[in-house]
Amino acid sequence: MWSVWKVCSSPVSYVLVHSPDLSPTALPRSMLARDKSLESYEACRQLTAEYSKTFYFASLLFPMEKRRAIWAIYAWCRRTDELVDSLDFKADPRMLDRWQERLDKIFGGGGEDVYDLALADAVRNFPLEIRPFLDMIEGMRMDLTQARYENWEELHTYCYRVAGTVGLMSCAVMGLVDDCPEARRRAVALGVAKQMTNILRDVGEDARRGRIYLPLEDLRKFGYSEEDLFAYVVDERWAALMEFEIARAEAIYLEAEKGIPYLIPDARWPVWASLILYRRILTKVRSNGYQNFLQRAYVPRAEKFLLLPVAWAKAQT
Ligand SMILES: CC(C)=CCC/C(C)=C/CC/C(C)=C/CC/C(C)=C/[C@@H]1[C@@H](COP(=O)(O)OP(=O)(O)O)[C@]1(C)CC/C=C(\C)CC/C=C(\C)CCC=C(C)C
Ligand SMILES: Nc1ncnc2c1ncn2[C@@H]1O[C@H](COP(=O)(O)OP(=O)(O)OP(=O)(O)O)[C@@H](O)[C@H]1O
Ligand SMILES: [Mn+2]
Repeated sequence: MWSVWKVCSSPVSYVLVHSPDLSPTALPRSMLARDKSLESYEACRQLTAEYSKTFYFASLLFPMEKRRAIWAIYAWCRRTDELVDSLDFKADPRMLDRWQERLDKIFGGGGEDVYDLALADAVRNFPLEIRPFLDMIEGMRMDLTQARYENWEELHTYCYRVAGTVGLMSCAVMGLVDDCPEARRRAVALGVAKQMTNILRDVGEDARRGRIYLPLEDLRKFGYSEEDLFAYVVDERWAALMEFEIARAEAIYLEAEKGIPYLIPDARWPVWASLILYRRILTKVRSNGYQNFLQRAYVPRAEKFLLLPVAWAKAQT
């Protein structure tokens, strides 16, 4: 019966075949005790599941070895992000120097806790390069010194560092049929498009932390001031500004889509799924009437499930 489902590789059969992984503990305790690295991956799985519904959901569509490596990368990225979020503005940047030294240790095969060890194992199993990890730390450093971005070029640098880098890390795990500059550029584009989506979703949250991640020159273009933003003014100027940024993000998603055929086939469905689900947040910002200061745009769970077959169909073409 199971093999029949396996032969028929549709989204429904996939979810059924892999359904044990949707249980609260994906790996049996006996296995965890036997293999230290499995225990480490299990910790990363739990962290991913706790922090991101979208990425956890998409990660379940990968074969097991890639899935685990993605959890390890997610855990490292999430902890890097949390480290900076927990620091005050202009906090001691030496925290990040220390985090960077720890990264060197991971790439040397060691680590200080289970999450580090999982990533060290992933580094052994996949051709991960240290550069994107270092660039992400640089992106987090920007958050300690900068709370405004003058233009798109500046913001793009930030988006590459904190999110485009994830695209490069992911490619090393997922595998490219042709590892060419275009494929890498498009992988970076997907990270940048998601970061722009994240910025548009979280404008209010960022404002409460005194931050504006929208290019100031764009605010000026629409006659919308920083004071308007901190007063949560939603009017036709704000709507026009939001539409402008949404269009920019959507154009980058289109560039990224063209990179998916460069991925090894078993990675295409999860990447399409994560692209479609995350891009959908933009539609929600719009349908919320651009009320993104106090209202969080999100894709309900049922809708996420309904979009899975759409992603699967895209991945077959
Ligand atoms: C497909 C898949 C499952 C990908 C990998 C998941 C992964 C390792 C994600 C790490 C994300 C992370 C914690 C990054 C730290 C910085 C940060 C927070 C970036 C933002 C992510 C969104 O997180 P969230 O909405 O939870 O944010 P909050 O903290 O809750 O506000 C980002 C928007 C960046 C995400 C970027 C990616 C997942 C890169 C996508 C690119 C690819 C998978 C490459 C595909 C390849 C080709 C050739 C197209
Ligand atoms: N364990 C946690 N501790 C602190 N914050 C969390 C935790 N889990 C989730 N969050 C945060 O709670 C908020 C609610 O998240 P939301 O409902 O949008 O889902 P999500 O898991 O963040 O999905 P997505 O992957 O699409 O970002 C987010 O800001 C998320 O980062
Ligand atoms: Mn989140």
